[in-house]
Amino acid sequence: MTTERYDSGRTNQPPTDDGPAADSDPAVTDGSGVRVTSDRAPDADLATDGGPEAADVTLAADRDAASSDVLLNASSVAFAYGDVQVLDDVSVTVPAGDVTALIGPNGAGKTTLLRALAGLHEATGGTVEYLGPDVPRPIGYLPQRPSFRPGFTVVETLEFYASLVGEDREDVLNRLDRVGLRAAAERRVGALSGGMTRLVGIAQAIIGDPTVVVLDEPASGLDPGMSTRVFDIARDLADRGTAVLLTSHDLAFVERTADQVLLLDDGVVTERGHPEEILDRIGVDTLQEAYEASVTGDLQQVRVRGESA
Ligand SMILES: Nc1ncnc2c1ncn2[C@@H]1O[C@H](COP(=O)(O)OP(=O)(O)OP(=O)(O)O)[C@@H](O)[C@H]1O
Repeated sequence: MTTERYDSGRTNQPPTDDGPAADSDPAVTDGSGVRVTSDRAPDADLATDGGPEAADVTLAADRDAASSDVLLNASSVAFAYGDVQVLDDVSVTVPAGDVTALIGPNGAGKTTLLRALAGLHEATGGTVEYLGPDVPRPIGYLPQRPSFRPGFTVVETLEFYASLVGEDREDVLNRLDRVGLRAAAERRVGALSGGMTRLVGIAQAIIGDPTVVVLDEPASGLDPGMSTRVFDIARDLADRGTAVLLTSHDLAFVERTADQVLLLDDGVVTERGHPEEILDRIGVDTLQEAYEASVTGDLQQVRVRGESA
């Protein structure tokens, strides 16, 4: 395999203070270095901070043709916040055409793993590879807590992101239709409800038709109808060939939507497979029961790794 390195952090300039990009969008403000073996800097296309710690990215060529429909490959990934180890030896493949769902208790490491897979922070061990095509936006990402600068309207906010990948207002309005938020197009993002803000975040994540869409708790805080819609969007994206990777605590939706489920427990993958495989293996009828049978420790106490700050 030949590799080439380039500094991805400056491939797109960050939004200015006057711009409508999310204040807390990790793709904008994350200051960590990112080192991903990749065709492109994941999501750097939309908004990296371009700052002094911007990512080094390894450009991989001559990839193994046999793994061509695996778009993300994480191998033995470890991650520590300082000396607190959060992920241990996690290997995941994220194929095109599948919904891959990460489930697990609060604090198990799901967001940490998603961010490593999306190239938003560098794993402290192992490797993460993007194996997909060289497209304007390889990875779209919905953070767990999306937020946008409050003074701009929904459509202005999304037009900013769209402009980075050659899309226009019409494309933005179509995305808003897709997530069921067209009626709020002219509303200022600071005046949106929590669920509406998440839907703007989902619209943002799918701008430019990324080959991989990473959604951190996309249905959190949504009403039942909108949760159904969001999981249907995930399914539809996958059916059109996108690799969708999401986390959710809504196990009924995960069970009926996902092609591959990984149960992350205390930083380690303890179950994986199609939901039906997992149910058969454990001998239960629902993913909820599988979860309850598999998760170690007290289900009603959050396990906290490391010292409390
Ligand atoms: N920036 C940080 N600095 C230090 N520790 C962190 C940081 N972010 C997360 N952690 C810790 O890492 C662990 C995993 O957190 P993470 O957010 O990945 O869990 P999660 O599985 O996504 O949880 P939830 O389901 O509650 O969203 C937790 O113990 C958390 O306190």
